[in-house]
Amino acid sequence: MPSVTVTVRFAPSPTGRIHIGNARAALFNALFALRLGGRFVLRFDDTDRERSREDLKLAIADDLAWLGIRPDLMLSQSDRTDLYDQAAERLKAAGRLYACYETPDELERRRRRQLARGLPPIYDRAALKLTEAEHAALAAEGRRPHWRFRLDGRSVAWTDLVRGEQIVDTASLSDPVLIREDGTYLYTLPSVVDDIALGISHVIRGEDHVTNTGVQIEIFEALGGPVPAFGHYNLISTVSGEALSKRLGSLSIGSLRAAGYEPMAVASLSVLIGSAEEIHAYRSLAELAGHVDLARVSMSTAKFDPHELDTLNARLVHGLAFEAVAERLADLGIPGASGIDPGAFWDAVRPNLVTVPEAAQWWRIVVEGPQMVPPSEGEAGAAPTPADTAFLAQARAMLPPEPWDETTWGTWTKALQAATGRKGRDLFLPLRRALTGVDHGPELKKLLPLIGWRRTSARLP
Ligand SMILES: Nc1ncnc2c1ncn2[C@@H]1O[C@H](COP(=O)(O)OP(=O)(O)OP(=O)(O)O)[C@@H](O)[C@H]1O
Repeated sequence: MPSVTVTVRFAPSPTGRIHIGNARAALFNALFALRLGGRFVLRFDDTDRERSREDLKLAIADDLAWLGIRPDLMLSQSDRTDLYDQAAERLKAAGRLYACYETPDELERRRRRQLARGLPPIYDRAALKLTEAEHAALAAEGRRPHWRFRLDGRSVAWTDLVRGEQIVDTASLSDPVLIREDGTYLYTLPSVVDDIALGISHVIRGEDHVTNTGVQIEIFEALGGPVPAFGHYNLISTVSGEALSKRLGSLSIGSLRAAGYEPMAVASLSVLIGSAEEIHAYRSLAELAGHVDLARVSMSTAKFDPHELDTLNARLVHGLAFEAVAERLADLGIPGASGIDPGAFWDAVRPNLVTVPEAAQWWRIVVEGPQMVPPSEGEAGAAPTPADTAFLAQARAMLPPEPWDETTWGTWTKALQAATGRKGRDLFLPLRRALTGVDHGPELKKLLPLIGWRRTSARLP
């Protein structure tokens, strides 16, 4: 038996930056191709000329690259109109595409009449009954037709990769408009024509397309193309259940990038939520691909919780070696001309970070001292009590001489404990507040050698 070459596609409209839901679509396809050695096509669905933008195509490709997705082929539907014209002519010749002249107002009036009579509000195919002479008269009036696909009106069935057996009864649907009055194509026909031309073997997309698939299968068959396999996964909503929209910019990949999240935390969460898989931040798409199974995707909406992203991101960041972040730290000005070992700094602060850019806050604390804006909520800020001030002055007097290392903090605080009788919180908290300005943070035994004698001494009264 000849083996089917796996070819999948992600087909966004370039009308906004992609969001976490679009990333789910792109990733399900890319991971499917990765697992089966297939090809991934990025196809811009830009038949709506008014709203599509060239710069957004570049931004989408860039966001995908950030997620680790590099398409094998990239194309735009606006460059392929000839193919759609040819397909439309074939459908017209076969009597499957017919001209209609109703205005939106007329259609709305008919729809209301049908509803009032308790009938389903589907297009009544009045245009199919127009005679040649009536067509000619309408054309003579200067009316331009839109074109509808004549559905078979049958049960279209497929075995969905996610949802199992699916049936769409096309008798319950209006014949879809494929071509607008101005001659431009709606999404439906170009999508099928391209899927055939590009040899798309599997169409993996959101469940918002299930009904559409019933219609498109009829078009695949009318054009004599092979019908691909389909998988419709559940959509992502915000945690409060709101739908996402590219045009509104909600949860965009661009904003998550700018906030400093790791691509693999974003990628892992966007495909693992709303499925039976355990949620875990994998370190590469190849690794993630082994843990994504369309058959285990759930049927209910997947809620995207930013706290969950923080948890996954923090886990990844805590495991990042200095070499993996050196360039990003350099972009944050670390180590600059400070003379501080950036590797030792990274080692000290990474267990306390949710994102890599948060390292900059600790850097400022190490180099410049307590900041006006503390790095996390609910911090001290209050001036030390007179007793604490006296204790801190004594601490300054007892600072061990340099060189300092990770044992210095222990030596210093033990000596202070013996001299003052302070222990635990009373001993450590005034020191931490004086040196960093906050109550929590990286281990002081690691921070102290980075801060160094001169800066430490200057922060004590
Ligand atoms: N919330 C979502 N969750 C998962 N997948 C989604 C979500 N929204 C869209 N998709 C998928 O993203 C792919 C690209 O779709 P499309 O470009 O139409 O995105 P969109 O966000 O719905 O667009 P727009 O907001 O511009 O109307 C489709 O496969 C679609 O099913």
